[in-house]
Amino acid sequence: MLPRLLLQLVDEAESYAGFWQRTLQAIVAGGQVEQAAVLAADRGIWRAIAAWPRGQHDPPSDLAADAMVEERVVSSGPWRGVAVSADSALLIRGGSEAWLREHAPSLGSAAHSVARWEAAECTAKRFGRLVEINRAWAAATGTRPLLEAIAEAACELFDADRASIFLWDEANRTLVGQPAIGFAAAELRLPDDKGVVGAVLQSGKPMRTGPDSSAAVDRSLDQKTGYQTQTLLCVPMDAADGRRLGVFELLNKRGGAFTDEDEAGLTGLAANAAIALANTQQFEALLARHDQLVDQAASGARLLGGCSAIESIRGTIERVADTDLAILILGENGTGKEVAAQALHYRSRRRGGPFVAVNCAAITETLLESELFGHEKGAFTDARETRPGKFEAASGGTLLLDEIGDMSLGGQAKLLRVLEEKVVVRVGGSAPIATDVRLLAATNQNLAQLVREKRFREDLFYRLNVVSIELPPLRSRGDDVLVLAEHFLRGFCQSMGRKAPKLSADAKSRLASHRWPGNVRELRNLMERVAYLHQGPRVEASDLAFVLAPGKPTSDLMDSDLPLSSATREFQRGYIRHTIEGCRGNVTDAAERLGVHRSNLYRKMTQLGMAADGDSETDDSDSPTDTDQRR
Ligand SMILES: Nc1ncnc2c1ncn2[C@@H]1O[C@H](COP(=O)(O)OP(=O)(O)OP(=O)(O)O)[C@@H](O)[C@H]1O
Repeated sequence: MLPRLLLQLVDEAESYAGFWQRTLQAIVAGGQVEQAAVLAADRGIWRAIAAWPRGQHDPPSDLAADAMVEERVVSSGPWRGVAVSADSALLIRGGSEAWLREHAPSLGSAAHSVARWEAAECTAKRFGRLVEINRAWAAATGTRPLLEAIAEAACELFDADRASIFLWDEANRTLVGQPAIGFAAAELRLPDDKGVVGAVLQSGKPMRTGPDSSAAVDRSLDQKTGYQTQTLLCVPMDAADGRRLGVFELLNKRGGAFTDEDEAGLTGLAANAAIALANTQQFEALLARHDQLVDQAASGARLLGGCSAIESIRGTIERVADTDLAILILGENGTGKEVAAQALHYRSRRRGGPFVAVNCAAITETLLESELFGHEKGAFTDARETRPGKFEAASGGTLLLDEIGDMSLGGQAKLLRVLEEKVVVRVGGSAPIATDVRLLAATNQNLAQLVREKRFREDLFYRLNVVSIELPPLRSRGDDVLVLAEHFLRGFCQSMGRKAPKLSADAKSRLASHRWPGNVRELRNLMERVAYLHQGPRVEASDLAFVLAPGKPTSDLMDSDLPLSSATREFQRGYIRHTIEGCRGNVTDAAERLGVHRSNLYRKMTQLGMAADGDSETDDSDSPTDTDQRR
């Protein structure tokens, strides 16, 4: 055969078998040989990888075997054969021994370079595919789709009919078979020491069975699945820390048996799959934990109360929560504006994202911009690091701008620009950063009045006030005071692991008649103190130590409808309590400050129902001194 023709055949070869096929055709066309074939041995079985012309006499495989052993040209009848590689022999029919001796070396080395090129290309292809597969696996967010992707990739890479991953449920000594490609059943459960999968799991060593060595295959599995296993390759699947996660199994290689390269390749793939699986399982666990925390936070963001105003607000929240409408939440301090904002967030599709609240009144004008929009490193003297602002922190979630009425006009202008352009630029930066935030604003001020006084921008007011929710003060919520009081008392007692005391009728009417200048926050704080300081099973009116606003012990009395005598009595009680609290519970100091003798102060307190002796408003178990010290 001409060297030029051989070079051309090597150059044009698309595969090892293809090279031999075209070369054998050229040899027969040359006229010196009637028939030619190349036989290769795969674990003792000889198969023709190329033959020409096809369908004539069967090439004798024992001659091929002889050629491998003899390492010279051997003959049998019209056939001659010679080894052309470590596992294949060229057989010719009707040609001379001399011809074969002359041409076999150049044919063998040409075939060798095609085989090397094919192996290198196959490795490169596999590597490229592995990179793609790893990328896809890294993006998987669920175990089931990941296992399906792994099985699919394995079938494709190793030309297998089916692939299964058996995860080890060590506690139950079971292997749980996850999806097999081409196999519809959801899950297979097997004892962890049975069949090939059990043996590989226990030994940690790969196993292969060919068509003639499949005795080890657990046929009961085939009976279960209705599948006929011909060839099988199974490798252990270990996590990066050495933990055995299970085994990886391929079934029925198309066109032959699984090879050494397949075994090495699947072992590598199993290691990658184990990492992807561990990551996905960790991701799923974190996701479940995250969902649990969101549910927990959502259950804490409930606007309690049954009065009609609160019912109607709850209805509005349900209707507008899942829109991205801007909502202005109005109401006095402590009426639950932040609770309403959280309720809107946790009922929206953004509930899995962050809820960020910014108190605009607590930030100076110079810092407001950097707080909301972030800053780049070096933007100002204290900007030692680049820091994202609250808009970025709330991305995908909800941003509550609390006390918006306190924002400076300069701050309002910057906020308006961000709302219109939907991008923020960090202080000292120039790149616009897209925002995906639902904006809520809250204030205890009359914003419309501020607009009239030109202290709040009208355009911003309309942008923020697409829908408004106004929380009523607690004093106008009727029985909700008691509903909330009992709710808070129960909650605090529960967290302390004690049974909540009951509110006496007097205590209830005392709560109902209070003016609640601090609204729900004041009620919550009062119930917290009761839960921590009160010992008995019943809370009496005298146990309710209302904290009067500092410096304004009469503020709630002024709005009350009490007769003068009751108001005077209430004032004295409040003033004495206020003074004692100001002296950290020290009655001697309080008496001195009030300009009375200590014993006279005790007497006065007894008269006002603040002492122990026989007064219905006091807790029978307490002496005045005890009560004072606990408060
Ligand atoms: N309807 C309600 N149901 C349950 N808890 C409430 C309710 N209203 C208020 N609270 C509780 O009262 C406290 C004050 O509520 P919140 O902070 O929402 O009020 P606010 O109006 O935003 O106050 P501020 O104006 O001072 O910012 C919180 O502890 C909150 O949990």
